[in-house]
Amino acid sequence: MLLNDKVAIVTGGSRGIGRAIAVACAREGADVVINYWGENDASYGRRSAIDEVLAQIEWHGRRAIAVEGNVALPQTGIDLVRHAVDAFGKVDVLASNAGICPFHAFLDMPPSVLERTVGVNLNGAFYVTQAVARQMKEQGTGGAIVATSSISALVGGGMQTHYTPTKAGVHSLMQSCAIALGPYGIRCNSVMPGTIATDLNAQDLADGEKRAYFERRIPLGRLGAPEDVADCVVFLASDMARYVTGAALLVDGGLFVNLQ
Ligand SMILES: NC(=O)C1=CN([C@@H]2O[C@H](COP(=O)(O)OP(=O)(O)OC[C@H]3O[C@@H](n4cnc5c(N)ncnc54)[C@H](OP(=O)(O)O)[C@@H]3O)[C@@H](O)[C@H]2O)C=CC1
Ligand SMILES: C[C@H](O)[C@@H]1OC(=O)[C@H](O)[C@@H]1O
Repeated sequence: MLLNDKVAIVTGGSRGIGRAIAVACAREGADVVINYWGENDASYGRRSAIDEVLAQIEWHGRRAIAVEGNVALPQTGIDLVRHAVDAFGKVDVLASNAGICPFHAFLDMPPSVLERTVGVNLNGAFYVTQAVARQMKEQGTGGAIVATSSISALVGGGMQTHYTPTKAGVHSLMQSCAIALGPYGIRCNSVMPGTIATDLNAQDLADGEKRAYFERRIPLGRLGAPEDVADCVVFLASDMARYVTGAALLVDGGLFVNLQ
């Protein structure tokens, strides 16, 4: 197993890519702290969704706790670390994954949409990474941080002018943290998913033509599944990637390179 007896924190672990990361970490032997943000609690039975993730982790024979909190707030990272240490004694792995993408046109973008997106995606990644890195430094046994950036760090989107810069920022954050934290044996990398079918883009991809267009553009012929990304996060978090830091791994079925 690739993460035997490690302790992993996964932000945005209730759904989509984060949920798959949490379960894959458990499958590979880690105890897991999942973070989520209960903003829309009533609308789709979040608590039962979280109970399901916890049950899946426990099915793999590992321990799990769920911690609610908005990653955009500096205190959330600190709380996550405290809960992880109280429950499992340490933190070895961070998957900084929580993110939002409220599609919106550029010219009439309200400042509140920009600020919320930057707050969750970029500031949130910074605060959680900082809190976890402080704990890892204190432990003195190194660690691995893997952030969910995006193919959108490299290419644009007309309805994502507030979002794509946050994903470029997350990639850049991991590069700089690789330098800042390398001396403590803490590796920092990012994954860059392409188009992965989750709640984040369900509405966008409900347009059959758009979905078919993406499927045609992807050389491997299908949209990504959360598990496609999760297995790459596990790899980067594991000792298999012990000499990899400051790197970004595209997980996009070949979408990025498919110019014509
Ligand atoms: N889907 C895709 O095609 C791609 C996604 N990504 C990135 O992957 C990451 C995960 O996206 P995906 O799984 O698709 O999205 P989902 O919408 O399926 O899941 C988002 C997760 O983030 C959590 N979250 C949202 N806001 C906050 C917050 N303020 N604080 C803490 N947690 C929060 C949600 O919690 P809750 O359930 O409580 O709302 C949920 O667990 C994002 O960073 C996204 O940018 C990158 C490239 C492609
Ligand atoms: C939400 C989008 O479909 C998705 O988010 C990303 O980061 C990808 O680049 C896709 O645009």
